[in-house]
This record gives sequence, structure tokens and C-alpha cells, in this order.
Amino acid sequence: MDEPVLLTGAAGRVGTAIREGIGEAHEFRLLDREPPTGPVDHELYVGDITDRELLEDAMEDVAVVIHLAGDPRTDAPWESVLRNNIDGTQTVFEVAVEQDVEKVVFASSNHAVGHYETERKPDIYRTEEEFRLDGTELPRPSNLYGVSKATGEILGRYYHDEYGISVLNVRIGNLTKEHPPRNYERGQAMWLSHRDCAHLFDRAIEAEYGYEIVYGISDNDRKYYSIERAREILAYDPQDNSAEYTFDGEPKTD
Ligand SMILES: NC(=O)C1=CN([C@@H]2O[C@H](COP(=O)(O)OP(=O)(O)OC[C@H]3O[C@@H](n4cnc5c(N)ncnc54)[C@H](O)[C@@H]3O)[C@@H](O)[C@H]2O)C=CC1
Ligand SMILES: O=C1O[C@H](COP(=O)(O)O)[C@@H](O)[C@H](O)[C@H]1O
Repeated sequence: MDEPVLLTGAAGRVGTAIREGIGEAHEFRLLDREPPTGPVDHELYVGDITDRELLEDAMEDVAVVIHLAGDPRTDAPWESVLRNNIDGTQTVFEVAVEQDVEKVVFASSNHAVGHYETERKPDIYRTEEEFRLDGTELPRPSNLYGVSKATGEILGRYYHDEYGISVLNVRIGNLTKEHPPRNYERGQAMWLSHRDCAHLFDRAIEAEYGYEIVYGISDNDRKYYSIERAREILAYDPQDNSAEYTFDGEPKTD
């Protein structure tokens, strides 16, 4: 991608995985209300995603927005998700359309569909493909944070249908660096390694799509989410698998 790519929430965990993995591959512009720690090799916009003027400046001549900024806490209160995740995301889409951005990649979450797991425990994190969520199911949020992520997906649906902007919703699982979440079955089933995260968002920048929902997890043997749609439309080719680690997160030696 030769044109600039705007990364909102660039200072956070997902933003850091993307910057460290593919920072040199694209002309990134970074936006966050807290500047990243350490050296910044990209144009930086410090401020809030509800600030329309800031977004207008940051999105000028931008082809792709990767929208990560928001409150990621699963117990975040309504006031915070309403402001940061819903109002902020609506502002991002509104300005993206106004500035003729081609694609918005939205950081959605497993918590948009977390309540599918309430009735299926405890054997759902399995190796067989008998039943897996694949992105065609309706949202079943597990908390108000999940409600805000499902709402972000619906905002994208509207802006795509009304204005034709390409929208990819990535229902991210559980990002951790170097090893899967320790002693946490759910986290291991939905592990997203840093390497696979950077590759997935690289594919999201490059691929062509209309409106899509995919799951953002590594190629874990035991999983509840299908990654087939991500393979199909993005050519996502994950390299990591939580089965290669012990339950407490050490690499298996045999
Ligand atoms: N880390 C994970 O495993 C998962 C993350 N996600 C989503 O990915 C996105 C990024 O998550 P993380 O990097 O883990 O969170 P994080 O908290 O590490 O990073 C979020 C960044 O967004 C910024 N931010 C928050 N509200 C803002 C606002 N109103 N204006 C400007 N900047 C704002 C924060 O300063 C922070 O640097 C979030 O939308 C989260 O919901 C979804 C599923 C799993
Ligand atoms: O959306 C998110 O999901 C992950 C995984 O959820 P968990 O409830 O199994 O821990 C979470 O770690 C992350 O903070 C959140 O933004």
C-alpha cells in the first residue's frame, strides 16, 4: 500500500504488535490520546477520536484506517464504551467517508459473541470443526463492552451500505506476546500471537473486500472460532498454534 494508513489506538497492545511487525511495510500515521512510549518513526496525531477536526487532519489522503482506539476492558462502564467505543467509532466512520478513505478495519472482539459460550461449556474448545462461529452468526455480547463492539460492526454495516466504504471487522481473540495466555483455556483457544496479529492486519490493508466479519486468532488446534473466512478473503496464513505450548505457556519440547 503506497498511500498512508492511519492507525488509531496506536500506542496500545494491538497497535504495538502492528507497529513492531509491519511498521516498515506501510506509511503509517499514528493517532492516540496517549503518545506511544519509545521512539516514534511515523507521523503522530495526539488526541481523542471524538475530535472531528483532528480526525479530518489525520485522515487527509489516507487510504486505510485501522481503528483500534477504544476502551478494551471487558468490565468497562457504559459511559466509557458509549463515548470511546460507540461515539468514537461513529466519528471515525463519518470522517472516513468524508475524506474518501477506501477501507476501515475495525477492531471488534470475541466479546461481541461471548454469550454463545454460556450454553456450550465446558467442551467447546475442541479440535473438530463440528461447530464453530464463523462470522455469519448474530452478535450475542457478553458484557457492555461487547455491546459496544457489536455496535461498531453495525455502524460499519451502515457506512458500507450507505456510502460504499469497505469495512472489515476483526473479532480479535486474546493477544499476548511470545506465548499463549497462561493457564487459561479460553484464552488459549482464541490466542492471537503478535506475529499473526501483524500479518492479519497487513492482509487487511492489502486485500479487497466489501463488508466482512472475520475472527482474529492464531491457528490453534483447539478453537471455537473459524478462521476460514479470513484465509479465504484475506489470504490470512497464521503461523502460530497454542497447542505448541504447555497449559502454563512454555514451548513444548517434543
Ligand atoms: N488486546 C486484545 O486481546 C483485544 C483487543 N481488542 C480491541 O482492540 C483494540 C485495541 O486493544 P488493546 O490494544 O488491547 O487496548 P489498549 O488499551 O492497549 O490500547 C487502546 C489504545 O487506544 C487509546 N484510546 C482509547 N480511547 C481513546 C480515545 N477516545 N481517543 C484516542 N485514543 C484512545 C488508548 O490510549 C490506548 O493506547 C480495542 O478496540 C479492543 O477493544 C479486541 C479483542 C481482544
Ligand atoms: O476483547 C477483549 O478480549 C480479550 C479476551 O477476553 P477474556 O475475557 O477471555 O480475557 C481481553 O483480554 C481483552 O482485554 C479485551 O479487549
